[in-house]
Formats: sequence, structure tokens, C-alpha cells
Amino acid sequence: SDTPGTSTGHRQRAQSSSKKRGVALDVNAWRGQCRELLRRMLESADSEPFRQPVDLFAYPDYRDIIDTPMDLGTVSETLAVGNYENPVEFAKDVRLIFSNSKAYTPNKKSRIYSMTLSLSAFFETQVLPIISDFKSALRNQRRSRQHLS
Ligand SMILES: O=C(NCC1CC1)N1CCN(C(=O)c2ccc(Cl)o2)CC1
Repeated sequence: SDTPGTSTGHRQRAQSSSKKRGVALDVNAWRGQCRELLRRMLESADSEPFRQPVDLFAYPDYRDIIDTPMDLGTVSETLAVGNYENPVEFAKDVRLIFSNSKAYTPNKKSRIYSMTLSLSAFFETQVLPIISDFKSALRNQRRSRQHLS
């Protein structure tokens, strides 16, 4: 505004979270949301084969087929120590768990592979809004920073 003594014309919204179109645009909200999603997956019986790294003594040919093992315990630890920069990196590791299982399974009717299918279906429905909310928060943050002198 051009009223002398006021600076409201250029005041920026709080950077970390601002209400816009009814969505809390917090660029940091994804981490707690992903931790909660992991918790819900870990409480499901379908996650039992995926909670810890594969036992190579029980599956001696596992590394002949799978280059990059991944499990939900490792993903939880990576998230907890802050080694994911965004929810897309988090989703990439979780999806690796499922693609490894699909690559290793001897047939598509194996019990463990069927657990992969139901767990990944649940994961994809839950992670989609986490990623899209993060991307809109980032767009909003860049928009409001862009107007700074
Ligand atoms: O040993 C495992 N997990 C560690 C235990 C301690 C929780 N496995 C899970 C990953 N695996 C498969 O995805 C798979 C697909 C078809 C078949 Cl069979 O196995 C291999 C077995």
C-alpha cells in the first residue's frame, strides 16, 4: 500500500507454513506424514517379510537377482536420521522394496509376492497426497520468495 509508514504492501507470508486454498502449505510436513505412513505399514501383517533385510542364508541366491536390497527398517532409519530430502526420495526406496520382491519371486502366486501387491497398493494411495502437498508447498514457497527484493 502507498500509505506512508506502512509496509504491508510487501510483507511476505510466513515462509514455513501459510494457509492457501484451505491446505496448510508446510514444506516440512512430509516427514511426519511419511513416518506415520511407515508406522501404519509396519503394523500390517503384510509388511512382516519386509521389516528387516532379507536373510541371505535363507535365500542364498538373493543377491544374484537383486542388486540393491531394501526394507522398511532401513527406510525408517534413513527417514529418522534425516537422510531423505523430500517424500519423492522416500517413495523411491519404498518402491524398491516392492520391485525387488517382484523381481525375486519365483512365481506371481507366491505368498510373499501377494503381500507385496497388497502393501504396495495401500502405499501408493497414501503417498500420493503427501507428495502432491509437498510439491504445492514448494511452489508456494518459491512464489513467495520470488517477490522478495
Ligand atoms: O527374507 C525375507 N525377508 C526377511 C525376513 C525377516 C523379514 N524375504 C522378503 C523379501 N523376499 C521376497 O520379496 C520374496 C518374493 C518371493 C519370495 Cl519366495 O520372497 C524374500 C524373502
